[in-house]
Amino acid sequence: MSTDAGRRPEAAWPRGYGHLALDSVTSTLDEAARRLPELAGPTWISARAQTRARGRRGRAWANPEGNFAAALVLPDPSDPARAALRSFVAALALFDVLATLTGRPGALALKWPNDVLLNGGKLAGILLEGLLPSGLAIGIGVNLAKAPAPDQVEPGALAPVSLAGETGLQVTPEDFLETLAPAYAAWEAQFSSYGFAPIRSAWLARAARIGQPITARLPGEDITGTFRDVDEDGQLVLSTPHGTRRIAAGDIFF
Ligand SMILES: O=C(O)CCCC[C@@H]1SC[C@@H]2NC(=O)N[C@@H]21
Repeated sequence: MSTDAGRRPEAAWPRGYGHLALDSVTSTLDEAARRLPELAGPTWISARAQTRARGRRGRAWANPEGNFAAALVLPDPSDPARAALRSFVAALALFDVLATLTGRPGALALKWPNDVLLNGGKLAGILLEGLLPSGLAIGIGVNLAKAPAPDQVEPGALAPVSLAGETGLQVTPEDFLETLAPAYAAWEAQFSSYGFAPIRSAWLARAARIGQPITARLPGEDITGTFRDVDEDGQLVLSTPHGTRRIAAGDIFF
């Protein structure tokens, strides 16, 4: 941390996790796929710059200097069918780190499926990719220093915000990872030991717009309803005038 404000108590690097710190790459997710055969266990791949970072649903992800960009590679995740639920695990770890840094958990919220909001704007995004022959990469981008211009996001999407812009905190990507890695490992231990149930409850306790009307945009269909729940498979549960809808993938608009 380059200021005392927002300093997090030192947390040790988690046992069993590796770290590759790279300079400029196309995408840390590309590096995850390329380097999988040489990785012996869970490994964070961080990069100072990404020239072709990607976001969800084929969108580009702006990665200005000073922002956090990393992919956590899990070479052999347990229960591959439920591996994607780790997007909720990663979101909780991000929430914890940002709550401690800012001292303002009430200003943070989690947006289904896996965005982190600060003061109602998008601060961080998560993109999961499966790796062949077997593995999972959890790509995480956090606007620590700069937010992309609002015209770089799709119409109707939440405005991007940065940690520095909203709070004045100057946190380097290196220091951010030092706190994120143990936070992730702690939630991962919960997930491995007890399954999705504790993750789901913790996520719901931090969810944006629960009990309120939201719109889910699916290919060819917009569904508006009241945000009721996230089910045991991580699906969004909406109650609509036509009954309950469970949504596995889509974009949410408030
Ligand atoms: O669309 C989203 O909200 C997900 C954004 C994910 C961005 C991160 S930055 C690190 C990793 N590498 C990428 O190319 N994308 C993810």
